[in-house]
Amino acid sequence: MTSLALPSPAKLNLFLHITGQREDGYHELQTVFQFIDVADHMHFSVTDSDSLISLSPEIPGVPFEHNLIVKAARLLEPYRSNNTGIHIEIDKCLPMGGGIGGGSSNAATTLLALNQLWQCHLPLETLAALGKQLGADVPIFVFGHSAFAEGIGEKLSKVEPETPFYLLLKPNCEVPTGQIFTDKYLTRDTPAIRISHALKLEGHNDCLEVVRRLYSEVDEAFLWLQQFGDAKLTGTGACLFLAFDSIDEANRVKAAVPDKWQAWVCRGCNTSPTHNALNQWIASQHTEC
Ligand SMILES: C[C@@](CO)(OP(=O)(O)O)[C@H](O)COP(=O)(O)OP(=O)(O)OC[C@H]1O[C@@H](n2ccc(N)nc2=O)[C@H](O)[C@@H]1O
Ligand SMILES: Nc1ncnc2c1ncn2[C@@H]1O[C@H](COP(=O)(O)OP(=O)(O)O)[C@@H](O)[C@H]1O
Repeated sequence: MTSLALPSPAKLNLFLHITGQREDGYHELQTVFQFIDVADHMHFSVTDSDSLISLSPEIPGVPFEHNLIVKAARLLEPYRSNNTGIHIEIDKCLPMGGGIGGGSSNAATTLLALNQLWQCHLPLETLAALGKQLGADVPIFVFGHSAFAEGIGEKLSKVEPETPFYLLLKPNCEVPTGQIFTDKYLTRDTPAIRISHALKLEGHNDCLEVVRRLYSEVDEAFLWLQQFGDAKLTGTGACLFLAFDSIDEANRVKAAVPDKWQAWVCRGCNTSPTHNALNQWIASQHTEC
């Protein structure tokens, strides 16, 4: 039976400006998304079993039907052109509630994989529109390239930011996105910028001060990381990151990270590792034919 293994990477928000709020409560934002080479690993195998979708292992604290992987698979089910089921295995490495988009990435990876394995033949635009129903961050992972994002994060324009090494730091807490967006002290009126300025200006993250005030762990980790340079928050947190020109420098700071926090040294990627692996798999299928 056919199978496909794909990485499901994390993203960073290099800056995050909140420029307004829509009537439905969602916030209008401007951000630059870049992928990093820290990832969950997913394996998809086509089955002829009765149970259409199975997942192993289940993610602790995330019921099967609430799992974004299962929700993504259910969204594609009506487009199947064969009568096969799918067994999905996941090696979950990305922390949840970290602002690095692990759940959204898993959903997008599932859409991209099943589009092939179930021969749905949907274009990326349709997969992104389906994914948006699951979360504002899913379209960027379907798009697969670093992007300047507007709207609620779904209007994407390709950009090529530098690809430094990063030290990614996870304070010992999870930050629910909804809590930050409903905080009365959140700044929602940062003036909109043009895309031509997106990579030139030193952007900021409007969520940072709210998250620092609500989560003392994030505040402490931010102050610690700031000793070494321009520490930033990704998304609504909890993760923080700092860019370095050399991997040795990043590793030196990682060695000093207090044991209570998780840390990774990683590299910024302008093409998603999922898309690189998927394109290789598609090429190998053509060679076999
Ligand atoms: C703001 C970002 C930046 O990357 O934060 P992170 O989640 O990555 O930290 C994301 O766009 C988040 O995307 P995602 O995590 O998929 O959010 P969703 O599930 O769609 O929304 C969670 C909740 O956040 C609020 N929300 C989300 C996105 C947005 N542009 N405005 C909002 O007000 C809504 O209240 C929504 O109920
Ligand atoms: N496959 C999944 N992986 C991670 N989280 C998931 C998944 N499916 C559903 N969730 C839920 O989505 C929430 C947000 O997860 P995640 O996307 O990793 O964080 P963030 O949006 O902060 O980057 C989790 O707390 C969890 O309840």
